[in-house]
Amino acid sequence: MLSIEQLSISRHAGSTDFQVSLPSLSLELGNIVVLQGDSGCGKSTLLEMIGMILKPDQVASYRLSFADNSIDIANIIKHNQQDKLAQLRAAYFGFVPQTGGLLPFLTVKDNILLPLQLLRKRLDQQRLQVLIEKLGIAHLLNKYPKQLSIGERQRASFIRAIIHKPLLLLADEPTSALDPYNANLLFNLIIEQAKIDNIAAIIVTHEQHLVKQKGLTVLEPQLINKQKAIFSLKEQGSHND
Ligand SMILES: Nc1ncnc2c1ncn2[C@@H]1O[C@H](COP(=O)(O)OP(=O)(O)OP(=O)(O)O)[C@@H](O)[C@H]1O
Repeated sequence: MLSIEQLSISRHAGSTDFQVSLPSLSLELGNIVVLQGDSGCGKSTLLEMIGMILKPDQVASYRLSFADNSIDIANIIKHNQQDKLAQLRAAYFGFVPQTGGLLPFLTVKDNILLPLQLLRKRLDQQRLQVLIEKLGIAHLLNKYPKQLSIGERQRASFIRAIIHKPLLLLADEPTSALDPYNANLLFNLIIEQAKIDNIAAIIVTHEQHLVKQKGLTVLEPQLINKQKAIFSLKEQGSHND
């Protein structure tokens, strides 16, 4: 389970500051929450803060609990233990960045296998095969990222993000470059795979229709004076559309 209390950061844009905060979030492994909101409201900032890519100004509590373990991430952040944070990210987190984030000098297959190599974990060949087939990228495995469309890179990037069965998947608009058919396919697969592998997932998405169709929990910001975004769970039934 992921549990966070009072996580916040201030971003400095010229002479003004923009604060992004998350008062409270609890997310069970296998469950999904989506981040929605207007452009510039702080979705990527929040995701990067949760992913320990951006250092928060404040964090009262941040824990990742699984089996008999409970990792006090807030404590590691507060003590600025970068090595430990890097180890945690590699072992327990999976990222799908907005543009795919594949390494240009590795083939698609080597990109996908990289997390396992870094962790010295064995590849589950059958699982890889299933994922590759589901996402239709078998013919791209020996190509380099620059030979792929952005949408193809996003699909490969998703497999790379979950190949090591992380506890938490963080995806920043993973379907933004896909046509409706493939967006639907990838979105469904993310939800399905999170359940199968017991991964908690936080997904930034503008796919309102799919979010509604799947009845997913939404985290959205309340904007205060265009200077502060406070993210909280949207109450069921408060859809405007
Ligand atoms: N590197 C940065 N340094 C300073 N301010 C930044 C930086 N990146 C983003 N910001 C500011 O932080 C705020 C939130 O940006 P963020 O990228 O998190 O929004 P977003 O909701 O993900 O937007 P989009 O949907 O357009 O991707 C914006 O006001 C932006 O100008």
